[in-house]
Amino acid sequence: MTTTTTAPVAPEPQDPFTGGKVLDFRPPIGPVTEPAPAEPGETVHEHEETTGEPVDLPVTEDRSLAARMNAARNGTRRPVFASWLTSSEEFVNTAKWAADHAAHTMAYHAVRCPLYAAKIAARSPRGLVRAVAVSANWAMDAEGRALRSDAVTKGDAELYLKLHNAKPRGRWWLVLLGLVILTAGALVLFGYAPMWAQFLGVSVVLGLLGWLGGNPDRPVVGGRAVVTSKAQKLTSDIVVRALSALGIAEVNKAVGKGGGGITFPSPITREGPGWRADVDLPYGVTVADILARRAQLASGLRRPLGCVWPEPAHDQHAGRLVLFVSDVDMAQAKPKAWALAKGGAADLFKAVPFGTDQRGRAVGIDLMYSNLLIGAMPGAGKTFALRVLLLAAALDPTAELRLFELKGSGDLSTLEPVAHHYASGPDDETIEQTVTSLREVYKDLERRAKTISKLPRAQCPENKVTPELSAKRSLGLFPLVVAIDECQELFSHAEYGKEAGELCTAIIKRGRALGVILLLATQRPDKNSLPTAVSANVGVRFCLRVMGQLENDMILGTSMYQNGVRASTFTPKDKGIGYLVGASDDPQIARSAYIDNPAAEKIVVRARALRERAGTLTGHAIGETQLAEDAARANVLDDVASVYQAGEDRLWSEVIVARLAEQRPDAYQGWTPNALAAALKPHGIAPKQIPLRDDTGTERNKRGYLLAAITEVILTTRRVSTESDDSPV
Ligand SMILES: Nc1ncnc2c1ncn2[C@@H]1O[C@H](COP(=O)(O)OP(=O)(O)OP(=O)(O)O)[C@@H](O)[C@H]1O
Repeated sequence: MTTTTTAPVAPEPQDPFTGGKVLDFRPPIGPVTEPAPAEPGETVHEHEETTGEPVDLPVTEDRSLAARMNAARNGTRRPVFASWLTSSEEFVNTAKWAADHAAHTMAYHAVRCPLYAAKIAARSPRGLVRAVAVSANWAMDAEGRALRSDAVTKGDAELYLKLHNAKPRGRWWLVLLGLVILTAGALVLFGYAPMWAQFLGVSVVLGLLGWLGGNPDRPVVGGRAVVTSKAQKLTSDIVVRALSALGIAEVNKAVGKGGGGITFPSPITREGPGWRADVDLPYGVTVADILARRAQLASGLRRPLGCVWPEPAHDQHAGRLVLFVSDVDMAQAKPKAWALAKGGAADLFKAVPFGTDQRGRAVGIDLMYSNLLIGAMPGAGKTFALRVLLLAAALDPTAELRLFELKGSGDLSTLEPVAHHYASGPDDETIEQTVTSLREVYKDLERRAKTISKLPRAQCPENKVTPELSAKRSLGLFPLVVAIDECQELFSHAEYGKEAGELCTAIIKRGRALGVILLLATQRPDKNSLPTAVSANVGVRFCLRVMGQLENDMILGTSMYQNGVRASTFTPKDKGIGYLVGASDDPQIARSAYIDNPAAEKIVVRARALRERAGTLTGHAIGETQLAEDAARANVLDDVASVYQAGEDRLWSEVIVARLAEQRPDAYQGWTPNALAAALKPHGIAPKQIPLRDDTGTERNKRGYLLAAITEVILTTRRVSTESDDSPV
């Protein structure tokens, strides 16, 4: 029989700096396997005889200088100064907090001063009685009385005499002197001293007597100005307990009898507003397994779900878990102020501030060369998150904003003063305006691509917009931000949905390098409301609370749910909190900055001022409400009529748009039959099924227009305008 021996548990080490215990760090934590009792008659061998070479050579620690230097070279250097001392932002925040804390504490106690004074005054009679009693006992040497009576009881005359002679004398005289001085002082105070001195004197005496009459169990200052809730310290035992409760067979094996235990590659430390534990999971267990059981882990740790944030370690093996347990639930933690809330401008070529992560660290998003999809259940915080990014874009005066909010609640209306295009509403007209703007953007992609292709290689080495090119307004390569809130209304629209999907897909695919940024927010991420081509090509995704796997993966990408990135674990109170994917190498937890309407209005005032100074206020912001394409639409009837050749009285839509694009590519490049239908609709012309022969001579039925229908409207319009010109003013 073989016995397993375990290393004795080392005494807890002491931290030389804090003098306290070094945080729990005793790898590996596993079972202590007791030697199995020997059966009667059985021999216990300390070491089994083995033959051949051992597979694992004994590990002896190399303590040579070279080895230690090598280990130090590969180690991680801890910062010399605390981060709040090296970061001016953190220093200012900490200083502000300290000043605010002191001011609050003073104000709290200042308001309660009369109550404290009344309590002290009420205790002063008891204090007076105690003062008299203490003085009398002292004068009579009360402590010696017990010894003297003891000597009398024992009949020890010698001891009694000794004690009697040692009795202090003249104490009554001192008490009397004190009384005389006090009386004289009182007479002087009330006879000659000014009012304030009398008040001060009485306060001091009452204060002293109140203090003497106090009860240590009932202090005068009853409550604290700031109530702190101290979270339980995270220890390796707690982590192991929680991991063992997850029902993962490999973990149970590791922590069970004979298992290898769970190891902690570095000590559990305080990090920001919580505890951080780095854990090496047992072989075969991945961080994704833990992420998928976040709720159970929180239960095992006995912490609220919003405090427990497991995540993979960067650049490490798949079993290295970084567990962050915050003191306060992320949803209840006081939100940090947005970096651009009070001042400053943004540059869309750099990451713009978005919010904070679970450790309170700033989270930024690079919008340039990317696109963003935000998705969640209604009321989870999509619009707020979108608005934060739009406010940042507004603070970059070079960026043009086209904003469409298809719910009609006016959630983005605060941004109207800086928007080039703006429309809000749940109606067909708003959808049409959105599509019209998207068509313009689509056409602009062509122009941008041509501009870039004509530039010398030295100016544009990567064939994409650079900050320098964007700054040259004449090139028209400035950042163009298109935001569509509640985009499910657009993509599921019976008439424009398909075209909108195609336009957005093209903008996402080609616009990235050309300085066009598309931001979409949706509360219905299914394949009818969000084209798969759009969801598959978006670069950055922010998913707040969703119901299940389908919605989660539609927004965050395929297999995210399976990998443990589950926005369905958020609760209704987790407003503004979501998984952010694509903004950094790994999925992040982020809470968008909280900017309400009044705060947003102030920021927009600043943004507008920046744009006025830069001369970049255009479109809706300066009262030009009609889209450029609306103007082009006035001529569309003439243009369509002109593509019918001699002898043709009907044409399919696809032929009309192809000929229009050929005749006037500047106005009609990229038009689809749907776009044509949308342009003709305001004139009361709808497409019809037109039977015609195709190139092969086969007769087919397709959507198109009769020339007579077009010319009739042209003639009617002309007649009406001539009549109105002739009418007397
Ligand atoms: N970062 C945040 N921090 C705290 N509260 C937030 C945050 N973001 C949003 N909220 C709260 O959540 C509420 C809903 O936000 P929002 O209107 O953005 O939701 P939504 O998902 O767009 O809803 P809907 O789909 O109905 O438009 C807001 O009124 C706000 O109080």
